[in-house]
Formats: sequence, C-alpha cells, structure tokens
Amino acid sequence: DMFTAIIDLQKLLYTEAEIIKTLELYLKAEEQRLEKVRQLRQEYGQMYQLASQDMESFIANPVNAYLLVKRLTADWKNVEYLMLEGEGKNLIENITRNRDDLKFPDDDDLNGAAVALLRLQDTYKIDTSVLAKGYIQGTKHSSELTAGDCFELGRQSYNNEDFYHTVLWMQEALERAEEEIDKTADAAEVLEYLAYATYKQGNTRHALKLTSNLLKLVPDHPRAGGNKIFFENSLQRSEKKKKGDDGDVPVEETYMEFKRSVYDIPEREKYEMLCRGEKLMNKIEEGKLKCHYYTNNHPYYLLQPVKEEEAFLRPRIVMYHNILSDKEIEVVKTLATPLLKRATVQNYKSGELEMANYRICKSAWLSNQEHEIVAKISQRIEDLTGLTMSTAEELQVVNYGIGGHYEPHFDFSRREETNAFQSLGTGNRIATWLNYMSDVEGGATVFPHISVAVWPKKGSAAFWYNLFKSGEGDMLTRHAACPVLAGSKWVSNKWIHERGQEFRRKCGLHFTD
Ligand SMILES: O=C(O)CCC(=O)C(=O)O
Ligand SMILES: [Fe+2]
Repeated sequence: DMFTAIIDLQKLLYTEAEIIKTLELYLKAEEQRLEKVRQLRQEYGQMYQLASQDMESFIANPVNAYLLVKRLTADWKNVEYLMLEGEGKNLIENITRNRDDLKFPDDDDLNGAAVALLRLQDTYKIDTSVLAKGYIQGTKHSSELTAGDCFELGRQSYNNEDFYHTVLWMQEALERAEEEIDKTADAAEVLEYLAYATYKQGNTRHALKLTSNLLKLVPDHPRAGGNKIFFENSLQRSEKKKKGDDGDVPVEETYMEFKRSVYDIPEREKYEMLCRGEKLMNKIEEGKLKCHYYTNNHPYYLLQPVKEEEAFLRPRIVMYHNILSDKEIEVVKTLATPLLKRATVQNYKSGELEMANYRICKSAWLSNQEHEIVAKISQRIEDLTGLTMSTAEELQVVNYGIGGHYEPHFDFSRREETNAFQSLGTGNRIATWLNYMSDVEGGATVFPHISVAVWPKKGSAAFWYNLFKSGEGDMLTRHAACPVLAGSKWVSNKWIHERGQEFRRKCGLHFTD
C-alpha cells in the first residue's frame, strides 16, 4: 500500500511521466496506422466506383477479376490486421508488466486515498464544494475536481457503505456535471446512487423525488421504475406504522448506525475540535504555563540551554525547541526511508501486532549502532530527561500518509492488556519523547482529555511521562495524531521504559504524582 506514507507517493510521479511517454508513442503509432487504413479505404473506394459503372464488363476483364479477388483476400487480411492489432497492447505490456521500476497504486490505495479525503473533510469541517474546488483552509493546493472525480469519491464511499459521504459527493457530482460542457459524469448514473444513498440515510421522500427526476431523464431506465415502486411502498409502510401506534415513531435505522457509543462521542468531538485548532483549555490553566531555558544541570546544556515550553502541568507535557538540526533530520529520514513498513498497532486482546485504519503511516526502527547521529539523538534525550536510554526502544521513525493520522490511544500498556512489553523485561513505557521532523498543515498531537494541542515544528520535540511515579498509568496522557491536511509529516520517537529509572525518577507512594 502506497497511501499510508507520503514518501511512497512521490514514486508515483515518476510512473506518471512514463505514462505520458507511452501515450505519446501510442498516439504516433495509431496515427500512422489510421493513415494506412485511410489509404486502403480510398483504394477500395476507387475500385468499387470503377466497377459499379458497369459491373458485368468490369468482372469480364480478368485483370479486374484478379484484383477483386486479391482485394478480398490478401488485402483484406492486411486490413483485418491493421484494424485489430494496434500498438496499444504492446505498449501497455511494456509499461505494466516489463517494468519493475514503475510503481502503480492498486484499488486499496484508491480507496485509502478517498477515505483520507473524506476524513479531512470531516475533521477539518471542509465544505464539499470548497474541497472540490481544491481549497484546503483557504489556500488553493490542487487542481479542481471534475464531476467524474466527485462521482468516484461518492462511489468509493458507497462501496464502504458510507452513505453520508455518498450523498455529499453525488450531489456535488450532479451540480458539477450540470456546469460541464464536456461531461465527465453521467447524470442518470449519479442520480441512481444519490437516490439510494438518500434512502439509506433515512430520507425516503427525497429518494423518491430523485428517482422521479431520473425517470424524467431516462424514461426507460432499467431499474428506476422498480426503485420508484420500492420507495413508494416503503413510504406507505412507514406512514401506516406512524398512524397505527402513534407516539411510537420508528427510529431511523441509519441514524443508529452513525451514532457511536456514548462514551466515545465527547472524546471524538474534542479530538476533532483540537485538531482544528479550537482553544479548549481554560484561561486559568493556560496562565500557569511557562516558557524558559532549561539545562537539566547538564554541563553541555549549561553552556547551551534549550528552550522548554510547557503545554500542560498535570500531566506535565513540555516542548523543547531546536532539538534536531535540519542535517540530523535529513540523515534520519534517509536511513529510515528504505526500511519503512506499514505501522502496526497491538491488538489489546490477543497482543498481536496488526494494521488498523486508525493508524495510517509507515514506520521504521533505527538502532544506535545504525549511525552516530541516531546514537547522538539518544544521548541528547538521556541528557535532557535524566532518564536512561539503555532500556528504551529503538528510535521509531514515522512518515504519515494521505490524511494520515493516529486516533486516540495510550502509549503505555494497561493491566488488562495482553502485554507485548512483558517479553522485553524492561517494564512499561514510562515516558514518550517525540521529535517533529517536518513542518506540516494539520497533524497536531492532541490530548483530548486535557484539551492540549501540540503543533509540529521541524526540529522541536514533545516529552511527557505516561506513568505516575507509582507505576500506575496516567489516563490523561491519552493522545492522538490529527490527520495531516497538507505536507509530509515526519516524526521520530523514543519510548522510554521503567527499568533503570529507579534512581533517576524516584518512586512515588502517591497515586497521582
Ligand atoms: O505523530 C504524532 O503526533 C503522535 C504519534 C503517536 O502518538 C505515537 O506514535 O504513538
Ligand atoms: Fe502515541
């Protein structure tokens, strides 16, 4: 899959250049071929004209008779060949089968890219027609979508049984198709999808209206007549039900589908609000946050203190600025790029690592031995946190994909979980150090339960303890990576473990320390 990391998508531009070359070759070959066909057509025509003046005497001439037979045997074979054997087949094979250096995305990538656009639309509340015009947060990033492109997004949503987005995008496709001179979508086809999705969304009356419009457009449409009857019956049934036991209005099925567990709603909503940059923290909490120079009393940083900015106090979440240089970031990205693999998450029941739609990125692990810069980064984290890196995990390098995100999660493992860290023998993830290695739009790291949003800045880092001093997990550290609106988001992180920190971070007796 290519959609899960922006770095992989860059290869697709090379594929596109090769496709352009292939199309040019194809057009040239086809033009030559058609020219030959045109010539033959003319020769056939000339002879026929001559013959039709006086058929009998024409055939009576043995040369003519011979030529006629020849035209319908040998020459005809030639015509057949010209008509059937375009260069197309060869050229297609050349570009798809014989080229290992070219990457083609597959249907899953198309679906992933479509779902990503829809996710961005929802999280950042982007209006469908604004997005279709290529605007993302006021700046024009891309070309416009055609009616056909909108139709394709609607169709992808439909295949995912996401009727909410099907309606939005089919409506947009319909509006755009109306304006287009060279139509890229068929209004009848759009209307059929739109009507069904509207019905699935619980609006049968409007679905019926859309189907009537479809029938006006294509009176002998193969399915619309049947659909109309189906919608009419369904309307009658619900009317009867309403009259039969009044007060008991039938609950809309699809509404239930969309509603998630009550527990989820506040977190989800807060997560999205924070992603959009809405300020949720109360002024008093915010007023307590400080920004100052920090040395950790380390000789090196006494000479060159780093800027420490508090993002929250309990749990304490801090940002350090200018931690990694551009050059170090380049090295880390270069080392990681060939090793990137679709990132996994741990199934909390089975303990197995698996891919999940709630984490769209690729990641790679770099050990200190890999390169002196990796070791240097480890050392820097040790010096600034005072925690030993000897039990930490390797440096995880992450590149997010289109609309890439990581939904709310804990970095530490909970008691009830089947715990993969147990085999490491280093205890739980006591703290997280997160380096931001690129500037992007969107893609904040947010903590929905404490209303904190940390915005990526190339070279900066975030740090927090996941566990209290007692070893108990701090539920308020639940956090998420917001979908990336634009750009290629790179981060790297160090997960620091409990073992070895006994004298570095003293055990607390109190739960909430
Ligand atoms: O990328 C981010 O902003 C956060 C990543 C994260 O939470 C994780 O990888 O555990
Ligand atoms: Fe995390």
